[in-house]
Amino acid sequence: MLTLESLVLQQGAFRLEADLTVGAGVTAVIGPSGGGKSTLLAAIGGFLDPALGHIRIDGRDMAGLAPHARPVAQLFQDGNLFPHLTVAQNVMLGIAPGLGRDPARDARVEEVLARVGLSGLGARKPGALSGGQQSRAALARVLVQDAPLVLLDEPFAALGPGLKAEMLILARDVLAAPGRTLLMVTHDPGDAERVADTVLLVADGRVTGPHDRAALFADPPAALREYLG
Ligand SMILES: Nc1ncnc2c1ncn2[C@@H]1O[C@H](COP(=O)(O)OP(=O)(O)OP(=O)(O)O)[C@@H](O)[C@H]1O
Repeated sequence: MLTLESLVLQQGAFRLEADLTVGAGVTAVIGPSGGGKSTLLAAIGGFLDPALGHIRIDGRDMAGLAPHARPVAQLFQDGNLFPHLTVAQNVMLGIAPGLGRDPARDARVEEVLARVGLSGLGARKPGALSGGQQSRAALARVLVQDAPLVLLDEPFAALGPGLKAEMLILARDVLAAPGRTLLMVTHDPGDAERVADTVLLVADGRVTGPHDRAALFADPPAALREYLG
């Protein structure tokens, strides 16, 4: 569960306010370009300190916690796999950066690779995988972290439309876990319609929601109508 409590974020002259709680499931974050989606994710991830208010994850205040100390896993557009490491080593970084191998960790890596459809490919380097397989490996690295909050920032935008849709559904299916919140920034309302339960709308200096996805698209408020054209 993510709570944004009387939150005010400031970047230069830009100001964004939020006061809401997002529960378990997939919540899409949509809104016009420059509306503040990246600013919001940066603050939740610990890369931008709030000007006012609090960010809580499962009730715990994140104030003063560096990004690596937060119970947050993140998946960005290009997946950020290390090309000189094998797929298994890339996934291992999600569990224990800097720690060596042990049988329990190896088994856990193999288990998440199987869940994303990469059984037996752990010894390959990312360069020897297709684009879709690289996305699966990046997804495995997020999955293995077992974080209560997952931030997905346009994670599969570089893939073609069919593969993107397939990967979004895979991400939803493998990451969904009791109590886990997935926040997914997208520029494509179709992504939100495909996988999200609820929607946060980031526009006009304010984050609103969570809105029920179906109800929101059936009767969009002015800010969303403008964005959807
Ligand atoms: N470091 C900064 N200093 C000043 N203003 C900034 C900074 N970073 C972002 N902004 C401004 O904050 C506003 C929100 O930007 P942000 O990148 O969060 O929007 P966005 O919704 O993610 O946009 P997009 O969909 O285009 O990626 C914009 O007006 C942007 O110019």
